[in-house]
Formats: sequence, structure tokens, C-alpha cells
Amino acid sequence: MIEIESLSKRYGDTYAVRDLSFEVRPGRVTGFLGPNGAGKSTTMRAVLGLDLPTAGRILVDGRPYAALERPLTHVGALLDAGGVHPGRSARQHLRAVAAAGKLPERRVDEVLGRVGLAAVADRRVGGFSLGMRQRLGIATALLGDPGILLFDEPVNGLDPEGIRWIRDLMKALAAEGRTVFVSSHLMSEMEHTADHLVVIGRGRLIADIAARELIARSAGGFLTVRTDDPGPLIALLAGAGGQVTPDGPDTLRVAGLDGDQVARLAHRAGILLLEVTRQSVSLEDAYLRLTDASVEYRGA
Ligand SMILES: Nc1ncnc2c1ncn2[C@@H]1O[C@H](COP(=O)(O)OP(=O)(O)OP(=O)(O)O)[C@@H](O)[C@H]1O
Repeated sequence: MIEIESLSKRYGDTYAVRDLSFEVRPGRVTGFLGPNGAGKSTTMRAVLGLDLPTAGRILVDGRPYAALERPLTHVGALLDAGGVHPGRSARQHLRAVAAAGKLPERRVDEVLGRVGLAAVADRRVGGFSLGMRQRLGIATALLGDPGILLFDEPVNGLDPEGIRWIRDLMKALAAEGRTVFVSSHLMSEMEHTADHLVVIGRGRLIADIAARELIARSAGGFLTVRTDDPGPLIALLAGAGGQVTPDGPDTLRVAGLDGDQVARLAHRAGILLLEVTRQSVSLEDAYLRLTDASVEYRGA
């Protein structure tokens, strides 16, 4: 569990994060979303004690990061997969991290197996592809068998197979009861992974909400109805309490009635329907609506 309480972080005159409060709970994947520059990396760095807050505090398993004994057994992070010495092998790198963190050496082979790098464990990291380096970064995060995992934009630059692998891993880690906190500026990346969403914009909290609820709340909730005889149908549906707007020669947009009601009313009046479809909003649309006002730079 991560508790963020009134966190602010200022660089010079500008706040990267301002009065931000939320909790990240175990047993689910929490997506941390916001446009570029929203303050996601700053928040994650502050959780790990890498940035000192200007105000507020963060508790990791009930304590500030700096007060954790053997912190790698509480929280593992993938911030930037680039920070590995290219001349070392994956196994040497993990051994060094294990030794520094006072972790048992058997964990090295366990995590190499878990991320699928066992066969290349003794190769130089300098020759690794981006996907392999990302796996090594994740192996490093898992080394202490921590209950909390932070991933900062973990799928950036990966191919579809690599993306699928990371998504499945994050879900599996959450199903094991761990706290999984993953940032992205793209909702499409979170759509099939996150159970819960924390959305920020310009350093402030915009939403802290179950993914499903965000869709339900943002759904336009209208029907597209096509008929070869719109005139009488408009009158009929309006008379039954629907808000009806023509949307093309044979198409109506209908709010306030459900599909069954529309079909029954039309059937009773002898009007032929060609289509009745519910228009639902994707998580991406819901997210763009939320963050629309907080995008720092936008095209003309
Ligand atoms: N070390 C720093 N010095 C000055 N300003 C900084 C520093 N780190 C971050 N910022 C500023 O703080 C704001 C938030 O940056 P941050 O990297 O946390 O955003 P982000 O949400 O992670 O963005 P992205 O999706 O682009 O990675 C930005 O305006 C950024 O320019």
C-alpha cells in the first residue's frame, strides 16, 4: 500500500505536483495517467525517496521510504531501463543488486526465469534489445520479492508481444496480492490492464476512480436508430419521453430510452427499424474528456 498525502513538489517557480493525495491499494493494477509533463514521474520518484517533497508526505507500507529496513523487499521499481552497465551480464547485474540490497542470491535465478531471460543470463547487457533490457529492469524490480511494484511507462518502445507480456505480468503480480502502480500517458495502454485509475493533470488530481466507473460515468448513453420512415418515429419516441435528434436522412440519435423500449414502440406502430445500436464511450474518450483542460501544449 502506498499513501500519498498532500504531496507538492516545486522546481523553481513551477509546481510539478501540487497538493496531491491518493492511495494505491494491493491486489489490483492501478494506472497512473496524465498527459506529458503532468507530474507522474515526479510522484513516482518521490515515492522511492529519489526526490524530496516540497510539502506533504508519502508512506510505503506505513512508513516513509527512508525509514524502511531493506527497502527492496517492500518496493521494486522500473523507472528507466537504461541504467545498467553494458559490459556486465544480466546475471552479474542482478547479483550486484542482490548483494547491495542484502537479498539472497537464489533470487537471481528465480527472477531471470520469471522474466524469460534465463537462456541469455550470461550475455553482455550491451547487446540486449530494448525488450530484453526492459525485462532485465523488471527482473531487478522483482529481486526483493516486494509487495509493491512501480512501473514508469513500462511499454514505451516495445513491440506488441513485449507489450502483451508486460500487461500479463502486471495482472499476475496484482493477482498475487501485490500493489501494482503503473504510469502511462496513453489510456489505450491501460484499457485492458488497470482495475483502478488515478488521473492527474498539471500536477493535480483529476480522478481517482475504478476503470469501469469512469466509462459508465462518461458514457454518452445514446442510441443510434435507423428507420426508412423517420418522421412518425421521431414523434413516437419524443412522445414516450426520448430526446430525439435527426443524424442523417434515415438515422436518429435517441437519448432517454433504451433499445428494447424503442423496438417495442416501433413494432406496435408498425414502423420498420433497420438498426438500433447503443453508443458507448471508450476509456480513451473518457480520459481525453477528463484531461482536455490540463494539456500543457497542444497543436494549433
Ligand atoms: N528536475 C527537474 N527540474 C525542473 N523541472 C522538472 C524536473 N523534473 C520535472 N520537471 C517538470 O515538472 C513537470 C512534471 O514532470 P514529470 O516528468 O513528473 O511529468 P510526467 O507526467 O512524468 O511526464 P511524461 O509523461 O512526459 O514523462 C514538468 O513540467 C517538468 O518539466
